[in-house]
Amino acid sequence: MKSLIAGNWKMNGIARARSEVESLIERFGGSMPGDRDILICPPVTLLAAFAGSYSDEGILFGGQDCHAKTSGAHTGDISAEMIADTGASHVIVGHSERRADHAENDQTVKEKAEAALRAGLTPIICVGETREQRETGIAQSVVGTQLEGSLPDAMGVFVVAYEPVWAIGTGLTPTLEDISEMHDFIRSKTPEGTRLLYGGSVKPGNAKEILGISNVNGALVGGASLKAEDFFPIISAAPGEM
Ligand SMILES: O=C(CO)COP(=O)(O)O
Repeated sequence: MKSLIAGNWKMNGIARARSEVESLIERFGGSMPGDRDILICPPVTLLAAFAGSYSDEGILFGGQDCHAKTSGAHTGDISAEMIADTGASHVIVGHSERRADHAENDQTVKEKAEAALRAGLTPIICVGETREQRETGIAQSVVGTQLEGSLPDAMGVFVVAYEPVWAIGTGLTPTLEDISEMHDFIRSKTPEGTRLLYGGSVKPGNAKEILGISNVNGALVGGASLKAEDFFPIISAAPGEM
């Protein structure tokens, strides 16, 4: 299995962020290493331009969210088909920021994941517990419920990202043992061959040890994916073919 290192730019990046993508490609000597998958999920305003410009260099592009329906009266929303139409290959669904800001629940996330698969995209389905849930010892049962409710019915290949809500943008990370335990648990609940990403305060300084955990097949990186100087060492820390 190839590792997948994905950058979620969230609501960051305007046209000049293009130079960060170019700088990343330059750091890899003009094209990305073929033994791992590198994905950038920029804001949708940049998605078509990026997917059209840099696919030859071996970077994959994806959306950060999609609507569950194909088309219709949904002002401001973007369908999975529209994302696929840009040349993107992936779409993140169920990020905790969307679960919180837009009251998305497991059912919504499942519908979005299924819409992504129908459009030919690989959904990256996010799950993760809050700090309180971890402290009260229910992290695994929370994630188990999210998986049960959010994973698509057998329709195709998807990716799961374990992102503890309390680790996102805080500089805090679970212990390596906790990550390992959760990933083993998620592995037991997902089809064979599903890639499992860890996300939450992945940085150049901790990437190697996190990416070295068995059943961690890559990372979903927020803040540290915005600058090529940070994203490059994270990608470099990923093992090649596993
Ligand atoms: O939410 C994340 C990626 O989707 C993680 O964000 P940070 O890497 O900034 O903690």
